[in-house]
Amino acid sequence: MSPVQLGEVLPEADLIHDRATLEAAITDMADTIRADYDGETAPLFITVMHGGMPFAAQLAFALGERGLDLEFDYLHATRYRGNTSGARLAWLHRPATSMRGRRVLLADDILDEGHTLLAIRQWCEDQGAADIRVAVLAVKIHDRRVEGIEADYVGVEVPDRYVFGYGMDFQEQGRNLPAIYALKA
Ligand SMILES: O=P(O)(O)OC[C@H]1O[C@H](OP(=O)(O)OP(=O)(O)O)[C@H](O)[C@@H]1O
Ligand code: HPA
Repeated sequence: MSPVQLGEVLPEADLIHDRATLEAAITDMADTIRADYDGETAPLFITVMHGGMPFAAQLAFALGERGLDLEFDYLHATRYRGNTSGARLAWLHRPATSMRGRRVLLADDILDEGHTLLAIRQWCEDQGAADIRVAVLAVKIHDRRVEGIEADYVGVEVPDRYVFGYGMDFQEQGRNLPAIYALKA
């Protein structure tokens, strides 16, 4: 079966946050993060691929502008949503940089049910990170979040609908749309 094309769903989708709103949220977040981080060693800034890439890039520039240097690395963990209970995460890439004793700042696009960031956070802990903080562009509002994960820094809230754009995909399409949309309810 051929995949549904972005062009078919975008005209019917609702704009949730436009580009100006998201950019403002990211600069506000950078102000907060800058105030929280001092010390001489640059935090290890981990982009969670693929969805976190646009947000992470913008946040990194905003932090650089504010005088906070970052050491970059990335990871790719992607979640399979099956029929069985629980969530399975496939690790496609783990960071090469040692986390032992480091301050780690994770940057991802969305905190939804939280399985992904919970597993990533636990892995960073297992690697010996001294401090782990989570920055997400968006948090989805519902009561299905798993226990043990929350974001330290949140850009915007999104409704309990499937959202895409600004890194988030609709069937691997639309990640480079500079706004967040929700699929027609
Ligand atoms: O809070 P959760 O319910 O676990 O969902 C959030 C995660 O799901 C998405 O990643 P995905 O597995 O789709 O990988 P991708 O970023 O490569 O699209 C998104 O980028 C988050 O990492
Ligand atoms: O609403 C969503 N959109 C895109 N990717 C996601 N990963 C978890 N939830 C979502």
